[in-house]
Amino acid sequence: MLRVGQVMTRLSVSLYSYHTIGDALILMQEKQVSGLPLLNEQGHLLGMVTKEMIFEKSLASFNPVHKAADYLTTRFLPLKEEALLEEVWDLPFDIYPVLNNLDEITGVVTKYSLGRAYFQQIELRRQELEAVFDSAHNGIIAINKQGIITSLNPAAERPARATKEEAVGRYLTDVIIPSGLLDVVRSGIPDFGTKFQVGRRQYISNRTPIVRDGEVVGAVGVFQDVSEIEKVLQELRTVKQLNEELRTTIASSYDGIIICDRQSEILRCNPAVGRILEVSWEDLVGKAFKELVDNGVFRKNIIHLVKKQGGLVSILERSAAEHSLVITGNPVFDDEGEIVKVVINIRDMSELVYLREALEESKQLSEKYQAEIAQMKNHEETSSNVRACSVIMKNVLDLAARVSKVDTPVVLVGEPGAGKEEIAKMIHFQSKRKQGPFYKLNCGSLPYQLLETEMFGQGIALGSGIKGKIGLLELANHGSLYLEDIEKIPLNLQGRLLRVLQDKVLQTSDGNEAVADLRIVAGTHRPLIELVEKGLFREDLYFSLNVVPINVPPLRERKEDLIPLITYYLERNKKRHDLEKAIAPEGIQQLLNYSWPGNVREMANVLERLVVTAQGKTISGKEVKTVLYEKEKNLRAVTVSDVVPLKEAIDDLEQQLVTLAMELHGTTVKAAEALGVNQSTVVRKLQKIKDPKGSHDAKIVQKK
Ligand SMILES: Nc1ncnc2c1ncn2[C@@H]1O[C@H](COP(=O)(O)OP(=O)(O)OP(=O)(O)O)[C@@H](O)[C@H]1O
Repeated sequence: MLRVGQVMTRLSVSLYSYHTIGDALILMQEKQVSGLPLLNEQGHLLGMVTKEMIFEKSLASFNPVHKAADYLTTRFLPLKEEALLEEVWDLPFDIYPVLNNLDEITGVVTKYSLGRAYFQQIELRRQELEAVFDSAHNGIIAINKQGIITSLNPAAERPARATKEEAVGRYLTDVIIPSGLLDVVRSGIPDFGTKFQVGRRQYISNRTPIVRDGEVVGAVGVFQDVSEIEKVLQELRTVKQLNEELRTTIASSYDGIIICDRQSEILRCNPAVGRILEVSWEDLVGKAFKELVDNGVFRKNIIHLVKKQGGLVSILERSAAEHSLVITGNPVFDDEGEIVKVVINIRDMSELVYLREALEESKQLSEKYQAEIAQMKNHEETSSNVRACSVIMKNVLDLAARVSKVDTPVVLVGEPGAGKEEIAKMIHFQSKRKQGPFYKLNCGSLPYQLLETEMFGQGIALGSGIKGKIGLLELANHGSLYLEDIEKIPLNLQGRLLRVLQDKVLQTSDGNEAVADLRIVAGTHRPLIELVEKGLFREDLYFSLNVVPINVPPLRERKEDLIPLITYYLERNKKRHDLEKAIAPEGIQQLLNYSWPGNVREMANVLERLVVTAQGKTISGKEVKTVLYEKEKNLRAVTVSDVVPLKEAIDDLEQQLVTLAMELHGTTVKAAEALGVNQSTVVRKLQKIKDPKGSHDAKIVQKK
């Protein structure tokens, strides 16, 4: 800001009463001023003697010896050196004496000098402002009262999509879409922080009215391109969210995670660390990782290993808490390739190993069940092959034949392998249902839920259009279902089965209901009444099923059947293996003398082995004896070294035999064959080996 002192002509002379007008003119000429102050003897300013005044008065008469005081004008205004030009430049006099702070005359200044200096000052400021205006990063646009653009800086050209030359002089909305500046002109109310968008760029604007003499004469808008800021903000939000996600992930990780800085100080760790290492994980933050090693929590310092190897390191550890751990140290590098952090992952393998074993076990079990179920499904039979000529068996078959003509449930009671299933098939194929399917389900071979699904299916909500799993009751509809080992059906399912028998209604897999039109034939090793008495079998189901009980006698009680059965199985196996074989009379005798504890199943097995293994065309008595008593011989080979309770010894031996058979033959089907027992028996025994307390029932379907 210019002051008068910077513009004035500094003087060392003033006029006094003794100066003539001639002196005055000479002094003015010398000092190049158009007026001089006149002081009294005390040095007080009396007024100004100016060329103009001299000229005015000289028009009448002029004499250079006249006193300058005669030309004195006392209409003057002294200015202070400190006065600002903008305050004095348009005062009414042509020349002003100038005083310093001590009120001493220090010079004179003309109105012209003041005006010119002031103008130059204004011009300079204008140029400065224009430079600022043009170089401002923010866009600036000004309009007048009529909405015509009066100024626009280069930064505003981009959103205006017009150059300054194109935009200035045009109506605002012809150039730029947002019309907020017009509102400010109309209302006179400033508007701050409003966001607007031009194309893909985001702007934030401050709009202010230009007020002159209390009247709004225009408005100026300053707007900033915040697209980059918005982008950064968005990135910041994303980073914050990622950070939050990461924090949650680390916190909820089942593996322990420890993050250390380059000095091996623990920066962060998660609750799993506490669980696995059995330490207070919150207290670890801020501590040196080394402390964990020093305190015996870890045996090795993985951070040392990571730093030594300069890369990822995995080690196996056994923690102080006796957990088997896999510890992985993962370095984090900075731009210079220096390790700045180490992320340590701690996986508790003890649990994993346990879980993997459990999973493997249940996978195997599930596969086994699936295979058994598949076998069972394939067991839709087409005929029956009952061979019998004994009176006792003929009576049984007679009874079965009669029963087949009526549609009642039948219960077949008999030892394993005696032929119950064969008779069940016979009943089916002699009944009016023979065109329908015959299915069998072993009630003792599956866990509860699987058994329920296999038996009753898995219905789907009506109208869903999706088909559920078809149960055997539905599959066997219009045919027969043989429920083997019915005594093992769980009580809950007994209730469901009873409802089907009584109501004759089936829930079908498509969510509908169908009339249950099938015959249930049940097989059991023990008379059901015994179970009813013990409360293990529902009495009502017993009465519903046990309409016609048929006892299938063991083979040892019907010796007359031996010959036809031996003949049948000899012929069948000859054909099957394409071998010409006969049995020597001594061999036949051996077979007749044998007690057949495994009944017809055992016989079928023995005959097949004889046909396949006999040396010559005639199966000798010795060969028969070997096959029949091989097991017995093996048993005798068992060394008894101590006297133990018989039950214990039997259990132990049984366990060894089943395990050996499984090892040798691999599947329960083949093991059962080798042991000469029903497959479900093998499964039961295996289950007992695995779970000696007997929390499970036998769970495998019998394979014939
Ligand atoms: N009278 C028979 N004539 C021919 N083969 C028979 C006869 N009885 C049983 N079998 C055969 O003996 C084997 C065992 O028979 P089946 O499965 O019917 O016995 P089961 O009493 O049902 O045994 P489990 O109670 O152990 O299931 C089958 O291969 C069957 O074909």
